[in-house]
Amino acid sequence: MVAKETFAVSGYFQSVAPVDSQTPVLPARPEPLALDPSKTAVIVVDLQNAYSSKEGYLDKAGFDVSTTGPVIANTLKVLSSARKAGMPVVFFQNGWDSEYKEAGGPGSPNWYKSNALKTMRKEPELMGTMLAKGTWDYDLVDELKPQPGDIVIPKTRYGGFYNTNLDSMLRSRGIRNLVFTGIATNVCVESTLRDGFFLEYFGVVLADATHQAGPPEIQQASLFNIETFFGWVSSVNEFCELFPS
Ligand SMILES: NC(=O)N/C=C\C(=O)O
Repeated sequence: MVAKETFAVSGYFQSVAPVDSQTPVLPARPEPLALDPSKTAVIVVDLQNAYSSKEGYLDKAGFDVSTTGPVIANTLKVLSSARKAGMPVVFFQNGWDSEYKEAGGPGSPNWYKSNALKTMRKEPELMGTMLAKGTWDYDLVDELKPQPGDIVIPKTRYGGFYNTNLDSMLRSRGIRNLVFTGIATNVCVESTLRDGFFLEYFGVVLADATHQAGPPEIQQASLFNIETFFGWVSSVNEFCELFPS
């Protein structure tokens, strides 16, 4: 099906153009999005214990993680579809070295804004446990085991393009479309999708495979922002129906 309002990648350069009848079209808001699987990667954002597990950083910092379970289950469905369709899978892992040198000191805004660093300064006995490489908090959740060929990218700030090799990993594979799952919609997902927008990537969030940091209305606000200004919003079912596993 070729929708009149469908946006797609045409040729080498990213451009807005009608697609040929072979290109799969993902139902999405604010309009359907053509997703050529050979030009599409799935980005799994920070599905670490820190962000989705009880006793992880977000939980300890006072954010509600009681409804993050479906994000993991839905991401597994997406990964199964993506792998069958031959799409690269990228896992982000957010955090720093065990001495937090990579987090930045008082010369970095991150030192003031990171709720992990703030929580640990308030409760010094937690120092070394939150988002530090080598800890349970930093680990990806058990259910998500990267497979051979998957790309795992450590990052030290919210946006996945900043100070990482993400852009070259994607460009060298001809990737133009990014499908997002993970936590948190309004922080690392949105930051990465926005930076991708500036780099001419077409970003789509699968809403029910993401979760916000903050109250539920924050999820809606972030999705509104994405579909209105920076990209597209779809669902796990729509993606998995388009790319059956
Ligand atoms: N993964 C994220 O969206 N992280 C949000 C907050 C933080 O890392 O402090």
